[in-house]
Amino acid sequence: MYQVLEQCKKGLIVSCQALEGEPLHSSFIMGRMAIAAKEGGAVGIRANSVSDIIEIKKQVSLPVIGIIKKVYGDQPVFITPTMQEIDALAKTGVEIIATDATNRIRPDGSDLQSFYQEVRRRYPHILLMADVSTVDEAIFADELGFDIVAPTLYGYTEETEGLKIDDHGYAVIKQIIKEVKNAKVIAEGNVLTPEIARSLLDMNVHAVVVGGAITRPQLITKRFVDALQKQ
Ligand SMILES: CC(=O)N[C@H](C=O)[C@@H](O)[C@H](O)[C@H](O)COP(=O)(O)O
Repeated sequence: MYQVLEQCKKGLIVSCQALEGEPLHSSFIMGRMAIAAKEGGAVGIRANSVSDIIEIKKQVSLPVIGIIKKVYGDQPVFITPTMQEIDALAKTGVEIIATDATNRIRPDGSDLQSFYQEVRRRYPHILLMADVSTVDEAIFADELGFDIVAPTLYGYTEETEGLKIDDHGYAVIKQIIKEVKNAKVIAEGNVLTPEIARSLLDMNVHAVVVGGAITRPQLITKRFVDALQKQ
């Protein structure tokens, strides 16, 4: 399985996601997005939901980081929150499963450590990616034994709301790279330009994940419109 990590080294992973309510919400379209990503040179795909993953795997032979976004009531943890989503992802044959690895309690009441241990026990052959929001969470995920750590949730928790990966001279990702000892650090979240992606790679991240800037045309359009309307 470590071959997959080698395959992704220094490359671009494209996140092909469109949730219910988004204009491109469709497994067919996500499959096409994955083909486009591959044509452009992507080394991997990140995808949400069993049906999107199955379609993407039919269309391209790239390694897939699978997630299932599921909101349980008023619980804040929504990226692959429980064992139910892990089991469903494992059946799709994804090479990597990503899960929320913040310090928040999960919807089933478990904490990250017990959840991680159970996932590892059930699926020792699948690489595990920790989606974190702080440096401390990155360190903890690394100590637990996650294969990959990424600041995916930086900017998306109460503590970090609105922050972006390139804020303060990339301070958070730089610190994560410095502190994480064993896991591969992947940059993810608000990588909006090729220049930001390049800067991150130069900081020695293992790979870069880009989503919205490639696969969410409504956001790309809005950035252009906002620029045109700026006084
Ligand atoms: C916070 C959250 O829900 N992040 C999700 C995680 O899978 C996706 O919606 C993002 O598109 C992905 O992380 C890539 O980031 P960006 O689209 O900013 O390049």
